[in-house]
Amino acid sequence: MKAVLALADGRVFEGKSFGATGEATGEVVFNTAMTGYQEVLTDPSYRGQMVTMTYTQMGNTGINPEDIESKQLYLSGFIVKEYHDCYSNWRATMSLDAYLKENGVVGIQGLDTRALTRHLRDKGAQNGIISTVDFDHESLVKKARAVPSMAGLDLASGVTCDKPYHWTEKLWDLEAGYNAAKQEELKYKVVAYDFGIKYNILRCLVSAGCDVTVVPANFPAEEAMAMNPDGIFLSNGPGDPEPMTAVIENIRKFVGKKPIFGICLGHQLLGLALGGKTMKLKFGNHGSNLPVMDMDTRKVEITAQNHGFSVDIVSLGHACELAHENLNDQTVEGMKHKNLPIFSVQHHPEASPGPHDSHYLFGRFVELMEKHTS
Ligand SMILES: NC(=O)CC[C@H](N)C(=O)O
Repeated sequence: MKAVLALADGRVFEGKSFGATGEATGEVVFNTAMTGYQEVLTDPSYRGQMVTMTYTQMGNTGINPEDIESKQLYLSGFIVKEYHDCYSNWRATMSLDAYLKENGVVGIQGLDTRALTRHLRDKGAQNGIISTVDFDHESLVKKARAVPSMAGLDLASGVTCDKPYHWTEKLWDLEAGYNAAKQEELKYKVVAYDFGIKYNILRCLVSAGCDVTVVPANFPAEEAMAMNPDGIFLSNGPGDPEPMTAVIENIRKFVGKKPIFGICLGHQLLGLALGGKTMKLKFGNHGSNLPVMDMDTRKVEITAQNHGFSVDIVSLGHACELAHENLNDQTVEGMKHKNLPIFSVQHHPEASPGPHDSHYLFGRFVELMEKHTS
């Protein structure tokens, strides 16, 4: 069956339908990861976006019950060059096509994703529509133009958990799979704010020795402090951090009181809570192969990233210094407070999908808590 992708600036791509049929809209971004489509599909940070993969073949390893990063799919559309229905993997239980259908995610395949990526790179990420019911280019472009811009949208409130819960699962072990940590392994009490948290962040925290309680985005700082945590963690999540004013105000209450570690949206919210500014990038960084320098050690790590917004470090000059830098576009990849036990990164040390070069950051958080626990 035919499917069409139309962008708000008038560019149209024709392809074939896979996954769910119908119409889907969102901001179209490209992801440069070669593997890990299942983690991409279930990353809550993609809410409101349609993702095109620059790697050419998708579906080859099917879908398994273990590589999910949240309880559902959040992105609104999936755009691939070549979909392969014949999957092969020892853990696979279903095809990518069936998975998208089951979860109502509209897909399109068989289009020139290289041309699409170059277009987004040159003109910037923008809204689009995939349709399997309307093939009229003009009408589709009009619909794409009517989609609200990502800038100014608070999307995290729609993906956070309803109530606090305890997380005990550790990182995947090749022989044993996923296992719960024993209570005696968990030395540091961490309250983790869920703005759309990925499971592997929670596993990394637990494997680093953290006793993790996940709380909703609007969980009052006073109640979190009453739990007497050793540290506060701020998660990744979708949308623009700027409109999340109540959350930013709440985060400010931990500053100077507890060690804080933030990832991605959590890093951006922390930047705003410390008095800085954030901005929208032209097309952002989405992939598993992005070089970053740790400014302390001058070591370069290859990182997983997924963001369209960025912290403006100049706006934070008085409080924070640049701790990590993206070597492709020189964006702020991490910051640390000059006097307080507070640091954050724009990239994803939990990977999933991606290399594990940055796992050491969870150890840094634990070291900070060790130093500052009274
Ligand atoms: N992965 C994330 O946390 C993304 C943060 C934010 N939504 C952005 O696009 O920049």
